[in-house]
Amino acid sequence: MSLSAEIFIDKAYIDGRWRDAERRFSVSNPATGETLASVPDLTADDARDAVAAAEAAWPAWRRQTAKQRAALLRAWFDAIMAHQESLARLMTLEQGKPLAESRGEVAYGASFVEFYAEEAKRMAGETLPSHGADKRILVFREPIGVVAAITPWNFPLAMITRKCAPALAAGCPVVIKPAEATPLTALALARLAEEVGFPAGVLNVVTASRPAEIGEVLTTDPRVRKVSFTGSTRVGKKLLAQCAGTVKKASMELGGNAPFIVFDDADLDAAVEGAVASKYRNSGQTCVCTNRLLVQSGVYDAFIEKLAARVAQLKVGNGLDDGVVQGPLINPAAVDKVQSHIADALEKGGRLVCGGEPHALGGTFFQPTVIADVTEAMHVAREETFGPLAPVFRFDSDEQAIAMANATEFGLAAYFYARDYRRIWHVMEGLEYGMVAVNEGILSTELAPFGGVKESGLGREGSHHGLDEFTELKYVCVGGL
Ligand SMILES: NC(=O)C1=CN([C@@H]2O[C@H](COP(=O)(O)OP(=O)(O)OC[C@H]3O[C@@H](n4cnc5c(N)ncnc54)[C@H](O)[C@@H]3O)[C@@H](O)[C@H]2O)C=CC1
Ligand SMILES: O=C(O)[C@H](O)CS(=O)(=O)O
Repeated sequence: MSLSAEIFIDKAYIDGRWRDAERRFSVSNPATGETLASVPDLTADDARDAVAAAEAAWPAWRRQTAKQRAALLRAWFDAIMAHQESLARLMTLEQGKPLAESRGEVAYGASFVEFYAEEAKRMAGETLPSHGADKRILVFREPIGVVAAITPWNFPLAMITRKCAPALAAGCPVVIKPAEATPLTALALARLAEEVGFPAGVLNVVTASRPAEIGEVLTTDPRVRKVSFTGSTRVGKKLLAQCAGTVKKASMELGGNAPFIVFDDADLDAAVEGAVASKYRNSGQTCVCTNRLLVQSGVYDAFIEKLAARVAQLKVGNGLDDGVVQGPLINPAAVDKVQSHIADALEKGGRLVCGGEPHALGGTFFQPTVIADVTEAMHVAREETFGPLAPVFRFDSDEQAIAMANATEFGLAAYFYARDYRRIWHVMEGLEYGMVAVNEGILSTELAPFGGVKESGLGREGSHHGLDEFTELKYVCVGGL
């Protein structure tokens, strides 16, 4: 079967069957506003059907050997990569990111499937020194059970595979609720999973325009034992509270407020490249995007000049067009947030260096923007912009930079550029973040534990740590020996 970006899958996927519904909702292309397709607008009852299907599929799925689960995951990886171009085009159509970024996301998302196909065979238990000659201690690692995955629109494929691959590898069935803005990529993934032979009920996709109704089921149904969420901290807190009633294990990948610190001994050209990569990836719509640039006084003007020259080269347009590196924002509300942050900063003394306005293309296209002389009195100091705005703060001492960087309730990703090794160790250890990049602007890989501290979330995704999120330990004490 070949997946074509022009042939959209327009049914949800529950218990190995494609499900339609009378009520449907439309999916549009953020670059043009055109309607791409419509998908079923499922209800709480449909969500309960998906949970029931997952629970029914679980015993057989967990009885499969690790090698059998690994083989299916590997086949899914191969299918995803075989359809990289179709999936990338589909993603650009429904989310807006440039085609090159979409291709990159397909490979990034597939890398989690490949990695956990391998990790499945390493889900080991252990024996421990016992507390008596007549006793033995056994520790088993077991699949936690039915997993609910609620995923965002900004990485329509990778955020699904980053959750489902370890869950499936561990022996757990999954119910996916993708973002209402980007369900088509999720359904294409389900089609490929069906194609390679995942058993009915092991992977389910519930499409809905009213997420709260579906979320209520997924966070309160006792048959669901794990909720894995990526999205806003606001929604994450709500879901976490809803999980409390049945004491569900929860992973939360939430919002960020990433500092990007440039010290006076940094390689400024490398720092500019890193800042552009970190700030403007997906038009600034990632949770690990730089949200604040902190630049030491001695290099402040030089850095601003270099950054502005580089930002001016960024081509804005439809992600399907050659050379475009900045697509549209996901919706008008995203544009409003960027504009409110710009207006507030300029009103409070910020200096517009470049951009600052909606793009001449109209719609939700926005000019990549740099504002200098930004201070902690401005909203951008505390709020995640989630758009192509680079606010540049100034600092003098290393201690001041660390304090400014940590002055937030978030703690997901932080970046800094420096060359003195004592400074690097001092700053790396002083930053209160789940992830720190030193002289790098992009840190995401399936090989490392991705996640935040404070109000940026709970748990880790990727690396062998990512498998732990979907397993429980069972301690067995064997006595009378
Ligand atoms: N940490 C991360 O990776 C991400 C963070 N964000 C943050 O979220 C903000 C808004 O982006 P959105 O995609 O709108 O995030 P969101 O948090 O509103 O939505 C994320 C997912 O949660 C679902 N959802 C929303 N309300 C829900 C509810 N009451 N019950 C169950 N599910 C619910 C949505 O349908 C979507 O699937 C961004 O401005 C950014 O701050 C967004 C995407 C990724
Ligand atoms: O949700 C996001 O923004 C992603 O987690 C960022 S990344 O992992 O693709 O870098």
